[in-house]
Amino acid sequence: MSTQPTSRLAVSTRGLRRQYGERVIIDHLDLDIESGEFVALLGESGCGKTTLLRALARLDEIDAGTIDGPTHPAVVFQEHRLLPWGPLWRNVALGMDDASGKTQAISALREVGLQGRENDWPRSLSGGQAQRVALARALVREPRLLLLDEPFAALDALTRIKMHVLVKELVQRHTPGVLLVTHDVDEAIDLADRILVMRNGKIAQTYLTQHSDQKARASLRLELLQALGVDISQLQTAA
Ligand SMILES: Nc1ncnc2c1ncn2[C@@H]1O[C@H](COP(=O)(O)OP(=O)(O)OP(=O)(O)O)[C@@H](O)[C@H]1O
Repeated sequence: MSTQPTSRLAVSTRGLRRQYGERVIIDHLDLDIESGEFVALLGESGCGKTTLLRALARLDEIDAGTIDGPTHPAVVFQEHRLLPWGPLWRNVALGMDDASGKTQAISALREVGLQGRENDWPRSLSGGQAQRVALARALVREPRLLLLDEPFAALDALTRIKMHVLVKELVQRHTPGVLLVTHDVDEAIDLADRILVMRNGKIAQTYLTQHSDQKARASLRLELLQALGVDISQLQTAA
C-alpha cells in the first residue's frame, strides 16, 4: 500500500483515535492539510495537540482510523535537538550522502541566514540560531509535510517575530503542508491560512485568516481567545 497521498493533500486523517487507558485523547478526528497550506492548531493545555502531531509524525501509535501521508514528515520541536558532536552541516545533512549532503546543507543553512556557519558546532549557537538550523534540517529534504511543535515558544519576542518572517518565506518557497501546534494566538494569526481549535479530541472550530485586514484580525484574535476559554470582557482590546 502506498504511503504517499495521491492528491495535493500533504496529509489526511479519517476517524483518528488515540487513547491512553480509558481516556480518549483524539476522538474520530478528520483532518486534511493541502500542500502549501499553513494550518495552526490551538487548544487548551492537555487537549491533545501534541498527541495529534506525534501521531502524524508516526512517533506514536494510533488506536483507530487512518493517516494518509508521508511516513517520515519533517518535525521541528520546541527544543532544537541538534547533535552536539557534529558541525552544523552534518546536523542538517543527517543520513544523507556526505558529498551531496554537504552541498545541500550549505545551501539550506544559507536559506535560514546562517551562510558560512556550516563548520561551526551547535554549542556556538544562540537559541534562535539553533532553531534556524533545525528548520534547515527539516526542509533540506523537501518534505511534503512539516510538523512544528511550538518551535518558537522558548525564544524571546523579537527573535520569535524574526522566525515567523523566516518560516513564512521558507514555506512559500518549499510549499510543504504545515501543521503548527502553538499556544500563541498571535503567532497562529500571523502564520496560518487556517486555524483549528481542538476540544474534546476533535477539531471543534475552524477559522480562516485574513492577514491584510487589521479589523478582521483583531476580531479573530478575540474570537480565538474566547474559543480558548479566556474571559475577554476583562481585556482592553475587547472594548
Ligand atoms: N504517554 C502518555 N500516557 C498517558 N497519558 C498521556 C501520554 N501522553 C499524553 N498524555 C495525556 O494526554 C493528554 C493530551 O496531552 P498532549 O500533550 O497531547 O496535550 P497538549 O494539548 O499538547 O497540551 P499542552 O498544550 O499542555 O502541551 C494529556 O492529558 C496528557 O496527560
